[in-house]
Amino acid sequence: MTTQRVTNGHSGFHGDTEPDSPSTDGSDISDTGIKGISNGSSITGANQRRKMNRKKSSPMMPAFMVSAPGKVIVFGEHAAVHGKAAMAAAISLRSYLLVTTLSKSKRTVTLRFPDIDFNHSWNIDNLPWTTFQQPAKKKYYYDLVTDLDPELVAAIQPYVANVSADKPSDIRKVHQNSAGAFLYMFLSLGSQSFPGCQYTLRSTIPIGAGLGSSATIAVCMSAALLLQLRTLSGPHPDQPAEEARVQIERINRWAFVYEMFIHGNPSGVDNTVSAQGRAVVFQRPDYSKPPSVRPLHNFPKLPLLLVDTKTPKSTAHEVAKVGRLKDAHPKLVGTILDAIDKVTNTSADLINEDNFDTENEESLRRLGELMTINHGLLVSLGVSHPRLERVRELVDHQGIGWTKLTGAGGGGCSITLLKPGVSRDKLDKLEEQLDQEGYQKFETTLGADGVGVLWPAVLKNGMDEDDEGGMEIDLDKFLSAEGNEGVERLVGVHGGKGEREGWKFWRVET
Ligand SMILES: Nc1ncnc2c1ncn2[C@@H]1O[C@H](COP(=O)(O)OP(=O)(O)O)[C@@H](O)[C@H]1O
Ligand SMILES: C[C@@](O)(CCOP(=O)(O)O)CC(=O)O
Repeated sequence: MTTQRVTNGHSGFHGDTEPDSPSTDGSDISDTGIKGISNGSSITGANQRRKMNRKKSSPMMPAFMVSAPGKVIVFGEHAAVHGKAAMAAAISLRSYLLVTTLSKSKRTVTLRFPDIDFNHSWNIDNLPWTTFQQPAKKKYYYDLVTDLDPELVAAIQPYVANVSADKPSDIRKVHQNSAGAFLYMFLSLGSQSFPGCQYTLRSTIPIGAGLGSSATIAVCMSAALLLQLRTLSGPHPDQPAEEARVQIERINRWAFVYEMFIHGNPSGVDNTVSAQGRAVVFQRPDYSKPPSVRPLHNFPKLPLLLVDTKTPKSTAHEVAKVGRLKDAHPKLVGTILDAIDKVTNTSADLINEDNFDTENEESLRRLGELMTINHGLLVSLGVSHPRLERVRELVDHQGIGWTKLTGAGGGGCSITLLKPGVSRDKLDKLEEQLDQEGYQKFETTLGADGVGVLWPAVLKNGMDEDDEGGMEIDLDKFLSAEGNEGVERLVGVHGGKGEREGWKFWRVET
């Protein structure tokens, strides 16, 4: 494909236009305020020439936010890494990223992740732009990148090596991974004329619990950078579904790059469902091509109990473990992965049946049995954990429902599909027992919105300040919001009281 480069003239940093694609110039973004401002005043003669020769002014972007949901994998984790189908649904827990553009004289880019006590700045002009801009290396916002380039990874090492040097090695590693993932994406998409800015992230998703926390950051970062480069159109309420899908796919492509840095070998299911929202059947049989993503319209409101073992795990570690088992027993493990694929597809068919009904015992029983089978297959891959097995034991013993691990396993979370008509008394007992044993229960709904944008970072909350244009979310307010509740009250997509005015989403359903 030929590429044509354009400078947008607004802020001095460029977008790269893909000529044969629809709506790539950002012109549709006007109703989010992202489009550049023209002053419309009339000027004549020499005055006009002088004005024309002068570099266009660079209005500073307002602070804006992006947000992306966590997910549960209902069926097919691990198998997804090996090209099999997985079913996943977005949850109401989310990450929120505040993007603040600095004044022109400030040439730094800062990552501020208070949840993991990480804060680091780089001088934009010192970064290895020339390596990333070489014609053979240069990537564009619409490119599909399926491997990290070792030369580019090596080029950012010096900028990662000094990150959190004073921190213990396990924490330093997490910080350096975040730094590396960000720099790789920033240098691939941006250019040296990028404005100084700060990316501040807060999340309501437990970290490393199998709910896709890293993917939400990947999606937020990708959406933020692509918006700053004016390469996305929308989101706006009247946007055609197909156009929205294209924007989501672009965000998702770069989110995958970020995930590759954090995980090593991700399937892409987490970032895909986080970007798109709702529920999907995902499959990536060929890594050199985009995955197949089948939205599950009308995903049922399943009565699910989500339990966090509070045992941290590493996705990279669990994925590598399954990879080694497959290398050692290719046929056997291949058969297990095929069986998981069958379970996922059977479940998708079941859910799509006209008479599937979440109030109906038979419907839930069939789905629940598929969950039990999937869990058993994951156990045989070696990715369960005694704390996960304990949840299963307690639920099975009380006859409350069907349980499987969700996400990478090795700790993290389980999901239990509750049997219809289970008494409140039984449920209370189970919850009390889990509580005593140090588990945490999560209330969340499945099928949440995907990536969302609040542009500018101003909310209307039905309070007095709405009369003066709403409440601006500044950095101090964002940083000092207390806990998950504070963050959700301040910026929450739903704010506990239905949809907030201001947040917009790319929606793929018609
Ligand atoms: N709130 C957060 N702030 C910053 N980084 C985060 C946050 N949540 C997750 N991460 C990143 O994601 C990694 C955890 O990802 P992973 O092991 O895949 O767990 P999960 O199952 O939650 O996705 C962390 O090590 C960190 O790099
Ligand atoms: C195990 C896996 O299938 C899902 C990982 O989920 P999580 O990182 O535990 O949220 C890995 C992947 O698909 O990339």
